[in-house]
Parts: sequence; C-alpha cells; structure tokens
Amino acid sequence: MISALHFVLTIGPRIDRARSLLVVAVAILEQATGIGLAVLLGLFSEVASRHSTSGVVTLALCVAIFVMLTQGTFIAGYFTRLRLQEEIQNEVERQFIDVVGTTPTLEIHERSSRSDKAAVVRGARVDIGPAFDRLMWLAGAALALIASAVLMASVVPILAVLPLFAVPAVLATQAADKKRGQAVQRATPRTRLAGHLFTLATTAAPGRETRLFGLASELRRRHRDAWNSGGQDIARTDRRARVPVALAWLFFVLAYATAIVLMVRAGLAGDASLGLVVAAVAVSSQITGQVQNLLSMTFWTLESLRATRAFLDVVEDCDVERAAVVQATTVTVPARLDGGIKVEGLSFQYWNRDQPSLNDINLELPAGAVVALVGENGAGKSTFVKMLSGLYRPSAGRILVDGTDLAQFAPEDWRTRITAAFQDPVHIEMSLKDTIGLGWLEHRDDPERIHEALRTAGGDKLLASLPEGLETRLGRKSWDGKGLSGGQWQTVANARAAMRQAPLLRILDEPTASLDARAEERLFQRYADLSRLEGGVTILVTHRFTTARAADLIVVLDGGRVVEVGTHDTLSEADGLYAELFRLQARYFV
Ligand SMILES: Nc1ncnc2c1ncn2[C@@H]1O[C@H](COP(=O)(O)OP(=O)(O)OP(=O)(O)O)[C@@H](O)[C@H]1O
Repeated sequence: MISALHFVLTIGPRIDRARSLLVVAVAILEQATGIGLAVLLGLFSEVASRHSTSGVVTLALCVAIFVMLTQGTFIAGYFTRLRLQEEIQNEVERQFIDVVGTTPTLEIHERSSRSDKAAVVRGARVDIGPAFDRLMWLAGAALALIASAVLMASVVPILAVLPLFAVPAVLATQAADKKRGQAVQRATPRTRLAGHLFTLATTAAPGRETRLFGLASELRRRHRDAWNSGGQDIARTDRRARVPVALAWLFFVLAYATAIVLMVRAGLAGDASLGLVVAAVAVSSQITGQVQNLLSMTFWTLESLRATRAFLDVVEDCDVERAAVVQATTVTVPARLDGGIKVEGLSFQYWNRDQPSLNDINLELPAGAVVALVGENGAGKSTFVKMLSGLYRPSAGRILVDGTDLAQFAPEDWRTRITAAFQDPVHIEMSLKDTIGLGWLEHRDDPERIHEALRTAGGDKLLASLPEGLETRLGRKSWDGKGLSGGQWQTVANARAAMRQAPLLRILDEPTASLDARAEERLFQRYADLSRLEGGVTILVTHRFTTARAADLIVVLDGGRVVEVGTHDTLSEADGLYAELFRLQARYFV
C-alpha cells in the first residue's frame, strides 16, 4: 500500500502542480467551514453577552465574508478538482497502454493469473483518477476532527482523546474494504465472463447471430448467473464486515454522548467561558458528521488505493516479464536473411493446458522460401507462427535466425523486421491511409508506399470504390465512417501487412479466409514473388490445398507435431496425411 500511497501523492503535483495545490486548499477549507462557523458562533455569544452592538455587527460581517469565501472557493474549486481527476485518469490510462501494450509476449492477455489482474485495473481504473482528490479530502476530514477535539478539549481536557474513539471504526472500515477487494479479485473470472456476455448481447459484431438464434434471454440468464455467483461471495463478505463496523460505530457514539454530557457539566459549573462552551458544543454537534465523513472518505480512498495497487502490480509484472524475456545485452537483428530460420526441438504449452500445443518441432525454413503450413483445426499452426513472432516464450527448444537465437534479439527490434496478416484482423477505424500506414510507421505518410501495399493486397477495386480515396474514414463504431465488408477489412489488413519492405519474416495466418479462391490465389502469388525477390521467409497458414501446393515447402502439422515436410510432389508421392487431405478437397473441384 505504501507504493500506492506514494504514487497517488505524487501523481497530482507531477501532472499539474497549481491545480493540485488548489485541490489541497479546497479540501481543507471545505472541511474547516463547520469549525470556523462554530468558533464565530462562540465569539458571537461572547460579544452578545457583553451587549456590544458594534461587536455583533462586525462578527455578522465576518460570518458573511467567511461563508462567501469558503463556499466561493468550493464552487470555484469544483471544476479544478474535476479537471485534475480527468488529467490523472488520462495519464494513468496512457501509462497502462504503455506497459500492457508493449509487453514482449501475449501472457498479459492470455495467462489468467495475469489477465485477471489487468481486468481488475480496466474495471477499477475510474477510481484512480479521483485518488489524489479523495486522499486530500480524507486528510481534510481528519484535520477537521482533530481541530474539533482540540476545541472541545479546551473545555474538558480529556476530550482531546475523543478522535481516538473513531479509530476502531476506521480500522473496521479498512478491514472490510480489504476483504471486499479480495472477494472482488476472487470473482474476476466470473465478472469477466459477465462482461463478455454483456458485450455479446449489446454490441454490433455479434448482433447478427444473437438475433438469428434468439439468444438475448439466454445471454441475460447467463449474465445474471455469472454475476450472482461472483456477487454472492462479495455480498457475503460485505455482510460479515457489517458487524464489526456497526460495533465500532456504537463504541464511538457512546464516547461522543459522554463528551456532550461532560461539556454541558463544565459549562454549567463555569469552568470555561460562555463563548468557548458555545463553540465546543456547536462543534460537537458536527462531530458525528465528521466521523461519518472520515469513514466514507476512508472507504473511497481505500478503493482508490486498491485500484492503484492493482495498476502498480500489473506494471511490476510487466517489468518482471520484460526482465525475463529481454536479454541484458541484445544482438542486432540482421539486415537480411542469408541462411534462413531454423527451429530446434521447439515445444510450447499454454498455461491452462496439461498437454503441449507444440511438441518437439524441428524445421529449416530457407531464406526466400514460401512455406505453407497446413493441418487440421487445432493442429498448432497459429501457435507456431506466434512463436516465430516472439509472442510466446518456448517451453523448450529455440528458434535460430541465421544462427542467432531469437531470444537474443530485443522483441521490438525483431518485430520491426517482420510483418503479419491474420484471419479476423482487427478493424482499426481510422482513414484508409492511416490504417494501412500503421503497418510501417516510418512510412505512414508515404502515399506511394500505401498505394503499392494496396496493390499487393489486391485492394485497387476497394480504393476506387471509396469516395475520398485514401482519406476515406473507415468504420462505424468510432465515427460515421465507411462501413466495410469482412473481405474488405481483410484486404485492408493484408495491405497493412504489405507495407513493410523486405521483412525477414512474413506471416500470413489465413489472411484469405474471407476472400474467394481466385483472390487468394492472386494474393498468394504476389506475396510469393515478393518473398523470392526480397529474400525473407514467407509462411502461409491455409486450409486451401490448391494454394498450398504452389509453396516451395509444405509443412504438415498434426497434434502439435510436424508429421510431414516436402513439396506438393514429394508429399503426394509419400501418400501420407497431406495426400489424404489434398484428395479430400480435390474431390470437390473435379
Ligand atoms: N490462448 C490459448 N490458450 C490455451 N490453449 C490454446 C490457446 N490458443 C490455442 N490453444 C490450443 O492450442 C492448440 C493449437 O491451437 P492453434 O490455434 O495453434 O491451432 P491451429 O492449427 O491454428 O487451428 P485452426 O486451424 O483451427 O486455426 C489447440 O488445442 C488449442 O485449443
């Protein structure tokens, strides 16, 4: 918690010193209003008892100015507080993008022990923005309580200890909040599922199937079940926490009632001046409100600190991953591939699986070759290409790039030398120019390069159909842009993958799934020509054997193992799995 506290205390001033100072001032002034008025009331009674008209008028003026000042500051400070909260929120979100978006591997998204933490941050990040403000208001509430105690202690000294009676209530709230946090963490897999169901039921992409199959009520039922199973644990934790909080509160109320009796007795006995007694009694009337305020600010501040802690945890985990994956001294990625990529004894097992998805893969992928990766669903094709991209760490074995272990390159250096297009590509809603240009950031403003990439991907027809050419805004989720068909989005993604010139590795993981056979054939041919011309390795994952047959090398995966390697002719002759699958498909074309 110390690191979270340090983060919260420093982030406000770091982002905006002037606004942070104003927030501190407003938090203290707002809390001091009640005490200031109580003191003025005491002085008022003192002056009134001396029948001083001028004194009464002066004090009335002071009260008016004081109220104007405190309320004015509060109103003026309101927007400053909101603005600072937004600035902190934005900064934290950007830091989150920086760490999560740049982790060397996909573990943060796919390994549940880590993805759950990231999910907590995504859900609770709205509590980090107000963290600085809440902490200052908590400090203000504590100061107000102490000031009240000092005032009461000047009438009955023992009352200086009254705030201590609020400590059990604060501790009980803190303990309740901690237990709640643990329950929320335990419930994350179920709340994640509920979030997924909510997205399924309410967003555009799944809308077609959810309507066709009439799934709304089924999704609603599952959403309720997911929430209930997670929520019951949280509700049980909250119920259990209520008893100690209520007992601690009762303890304080009893102490408070005793304090009032003591002050009234001191006043009647003439142990303190009338003004002091009036001020102390006035302030004592606020003390329950102050303690309640202190408790609720404690709760909200702890919520903020918990969200901050989760955020810092994710940052820390990402740092640990980076330190484990990125070598202290990295090797420069070669400018071009001479020999090729060699895979030695490569195995990989997903974290939540008890069987490896890739098992002892040994392969040689020569520079300039077009390699088709085929195999039935679940054979391990996508896992293999993700390993080549460095998105997973091998459980065993290694990948050698011209003799150098891939693990010795800085992951981001390796990725600037490879390119990829996937089935179900992400729909990046920007202008056509930008969404393609992202494939090679250094050349994103080069229209010639973008036109060339579009031509490679067979996107000339798409370009001609767009009213504003490369400047056409795409997508309808972020703005009222041009809606594209699945195949057109795929073409855009393929063009993005064609941006980078002379990559060492070009991965095409079923990028033609939404294209017709002729378009796939043409696209494959263009990529193959490029690969042979530029000298990298091109890997094409495909289920269409008519496309695979034209590759220089065909690798057949089955159950995470390489079962056959060769050309179409040698594999047909061998009459193994490839030949069988090929015959099966060919039957439909003859
Ligand atoms: N993120 C993941 N977490 C756990 N297991 C996974 C994950 N991704 C894939 N798998 C498992 O690894 C195995 C290989 O999957 P992979 O996606 O690599 O197969 P594939 O050959 O590309 O299949 P397809 O042709 O259907 O795309 C499968 O058993 C799959 O269930």
